[in-house]
Amino acid sequence: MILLDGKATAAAIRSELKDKVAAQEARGIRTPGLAVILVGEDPASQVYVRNKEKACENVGIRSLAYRLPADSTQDAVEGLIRELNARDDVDGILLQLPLPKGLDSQACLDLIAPDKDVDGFHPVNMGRLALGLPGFAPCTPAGVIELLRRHNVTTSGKRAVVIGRSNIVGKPMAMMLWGYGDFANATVTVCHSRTPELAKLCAEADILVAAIGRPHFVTADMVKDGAVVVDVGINRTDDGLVGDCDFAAIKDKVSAITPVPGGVGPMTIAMLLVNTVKACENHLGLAN
Ligand SMILES: NC(=O)C1=CN([C@@H]2O[C@H](COP(=O)(O)OP(=O)(O)OC[C@H]3O[C@@H](n4cnc5c(N)ncnc54)[C@H](OP(=O)(O)O)[C@@H]3O)[C@@H](O)[C@H]2O)C=CC1
Ligand SMILES: Nc1nc(=O)c2c([nH]1)NC[C@@H]1CN(c3ccc(C(=O)N[C@@H](CCC(=O)O)C(=O)O)cc3)C=[N+]21
Ligand SMILES: [Mg+2]
Repeated sequence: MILLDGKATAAAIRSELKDKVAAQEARGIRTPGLAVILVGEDPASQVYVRNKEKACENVGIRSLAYRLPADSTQDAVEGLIRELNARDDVDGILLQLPLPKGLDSQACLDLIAPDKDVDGFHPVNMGRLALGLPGFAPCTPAGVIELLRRHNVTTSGKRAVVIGRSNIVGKPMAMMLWGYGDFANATVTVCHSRTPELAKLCAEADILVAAIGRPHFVTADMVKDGAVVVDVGINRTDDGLVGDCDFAAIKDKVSAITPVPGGVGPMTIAMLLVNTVKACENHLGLAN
């Protein structure tokens, strides 16, 4: 069994980016800048935003954090996004989700300039992904693809099953697995809460991606012998942080599996940094 080590892979990506940013800086090219907007005091979101700031610092990306009160108005959040859109020193804008109740996330995401949308959530970037055009791809599914690629897991011609159809994980994950280009080319089934015989479909998967948000959802009977299992889930339980898969029960059946923590999570942040460096190169007219 191969452990798909997202922590180590993310560290390798950060190290590559650090060298790239340092080399650009040595040539007098300005460093990339990422603005992160956090509205409210959700504890999990605060941890993520702090981790993103640390990761930026580690790579040499300037990070600007904007912490707004939970009772911020829609106009206040939109005003900040407009301001950041107009700034030349801001290459990427990340609006930490979910927003507090009463705020319209989609309206805010729609306002982020697509060339600064390093999360890949803007309709233009989602549309470009769907059409197989270059753009920013959402960080979590992009991180999954990169993790598979760097472990030489082949997807071409394989049966992939994605559990979950959210706009930030399941839906773009499916698009990337069926793919265009030199990777992907899997045959993809997407399951959700109204899928009949979900367990049976999963048991036919060569590659199984779990993005549900329920601990121990994926049990041994749902996993084919020798399958590759990617666990996107992040669930805080009394036993600590766990994924969506019953890791202990399936680890001996699989050919490869991601741990939680230390799997997809760190890759998500690494891809955010990749996208931010790419946004900066685009803004400066450098080839990438
Ligand atoms: N590691 C990382 O970097 C990241 C991890 N996450 C984690 O991934 C998980 C999924 O996140 P996200 O996609 O945002 O979650 P959502 O809650 O937006 O989506 C969950 C999906 O799972 C489906 N689902 C829920 N219950 C069932 C069920 N009983 N049977 C079948 N399908 C079900 C839902 O179906 P339906 O559409 O029918 O409601 C929905 O499509 C969470 O644990 C989240 O914390 C998220 C982002 C990044
Ligand atoms: N605009 C926006 N973009 C996002 O990408 C986004 C978001 N909003 N809202 C929340 C989700 C969730 N998400 C995670 C990122 C990293 C880890 C991560 O690094 N997890 C560590 C553990 C960290 C811990 O201990 O909490 C790991 O799995 O090893 C987890 C989850 C990004 N999201
Ligand atoms: Mg993401």
